[in-house]
Amino acid sequence: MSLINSIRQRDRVFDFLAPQGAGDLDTRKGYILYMEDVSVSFDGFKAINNLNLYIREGELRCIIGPNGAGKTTMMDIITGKTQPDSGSVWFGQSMDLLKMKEPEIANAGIGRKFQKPTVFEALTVFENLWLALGGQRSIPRLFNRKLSAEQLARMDEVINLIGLSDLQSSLAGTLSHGQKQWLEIGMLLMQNPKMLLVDEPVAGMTHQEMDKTAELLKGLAGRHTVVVVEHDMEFIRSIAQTVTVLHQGSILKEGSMDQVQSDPKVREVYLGA
Ligand SMILES: Nc1ncnc2c1ncn2[C@@H]1O[C@H](COP(=O)(O)OP(=O)(O)OP(=O)(O)O)[C@@H](O)[C@H]1O
Repeated sequence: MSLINSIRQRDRVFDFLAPQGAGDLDTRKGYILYMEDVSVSFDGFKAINNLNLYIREGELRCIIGPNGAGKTTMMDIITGKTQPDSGSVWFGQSMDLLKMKEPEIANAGIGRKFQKPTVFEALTVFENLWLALGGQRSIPRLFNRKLSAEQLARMDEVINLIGLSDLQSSLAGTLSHGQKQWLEIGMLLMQNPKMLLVDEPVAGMTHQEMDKTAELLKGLAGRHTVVVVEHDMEFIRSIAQTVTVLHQGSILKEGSMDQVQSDPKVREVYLGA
């Protein structure tokens, strides 16, 4: 029996373990994401093939794998962009992500950072974060509203976290590539997501920016669950707790960086040794 099913059945037997109401995230068993027996084909090609992936709440998980291994497709399934042909995907024990649409999944607390930064270049760092608070569709109306003390405190916390407090009045268009990436992570954090999916965060960054990004992501883990897809092995080594290697749509190996790097199959298909 699958992990999510055995947990859910046990919850039905012992009603003191009953899942919370549908809107709440139930991570009492320690897991925030369950993907079980998930498959999806595109024109007969199995991009994801019986994938089983479990992510613990608060962990920093790195996903690596060769081009075409299914990493992006896996994130598309979690965020509701792609519907799998079979399998199940649960956020906590009570939210069936396959029954939810993309915006509902985002609202439930899954934030996704795409590879390219998409900050608003003509707005300041502060305004970008303000915009990310949401609620108002039109920019003039948004900026006419006063921020509550709580919102201001949150802005302050996030600006410090992403290391841009000295640049909060600068236009986002003047930031370096790395700073734009941090700002976008900050914009996601304004929504206080429970889980962050981060796609190739250090592509195009300088070494110094990579080090700062490593510190930022390590600092987010614990309070948030962070899933990072990345090709840069030096960067992965600097942040990795558990590494999952995807290959041909399923897990080839999962473990510590040392376990993964010394695995002959991983070396053959990914590390080129
Ligand atoms: N919408 C789609 N239609 C057809 N084929 C697709 C679609 N999305 C993905 N694929 C195919 O599925 C396979 C997995 O792609 P995916 O982008 O998930 O891999 P990846 O591990 O993210 O690769 P990369 O490291 O290059 O980003 C690839 O062969 C890709 O061409």
